[in-house]
Amino acid sequence: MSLKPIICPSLLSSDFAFLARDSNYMLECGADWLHIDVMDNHFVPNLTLGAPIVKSLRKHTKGHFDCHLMVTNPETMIEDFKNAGANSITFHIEATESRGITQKVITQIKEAGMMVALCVKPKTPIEEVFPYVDQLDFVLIMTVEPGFGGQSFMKDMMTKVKTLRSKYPNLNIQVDGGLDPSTIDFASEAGANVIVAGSALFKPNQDPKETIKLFKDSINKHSPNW
Ligand SMILES: O=C(CO)[C@@H](O)[C@H](O)COP(=O)(O)O
Repeated sequence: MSLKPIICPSLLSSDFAFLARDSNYMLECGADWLHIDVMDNHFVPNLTLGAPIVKSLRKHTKGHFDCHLMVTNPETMIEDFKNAGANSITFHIEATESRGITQKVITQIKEAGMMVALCVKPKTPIEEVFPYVDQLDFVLIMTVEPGFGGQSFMKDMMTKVKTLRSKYPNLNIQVDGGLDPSTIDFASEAGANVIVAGSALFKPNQDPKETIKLFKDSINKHSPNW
């Protein structure tokens, strides 16, 4: 099975006063999903947005809402995000494994009818997700410490991507943080096909259409070798 590229602009880098405009523009430029970074100022040192804003945005765009919950208690938010129009929910294994509720949260998201993914921070071994992968729609490997856009790509995370890709040839693998035209080849060569990018797509004086095409071309070039 060949995996298709899925490009997800991170709305964290958009102008929050014009979320709907920026979201629809990215979809017009060829983006596949809209990546929504939910931060609670506890799990990560930043505060962004929650389900009420996602619900408002849903009235103005038909895009796939890929919601990345960087929060301490994801289990308390699933229902609200479902009702807000989320299509996929990604949560952090670091937030649930120590409390023994990773499986419960996966089941909760699936029963709510959304796609589900687990995310690992840079210091978390990828092996921690192995027991759950068969139930997941994708796995997100952070390529920066979660919390802020505009950080440098951590190339050493590609070992995790390669490990996951060799064990799961048909899995959608998402990477997030520092992806741009100078780093995309490292990610796609290692086996990532789902790309989150903020700064690279929202940077002024750049054509996001061209960058999205460049990302897709890179994945299509490397995926036959995975
Ligand atoms: O989740 C995060 C940061 O925690 C990311 O989604 C960033 O928003 C990506 O931004 P760039 O690194 O592409 O600027």
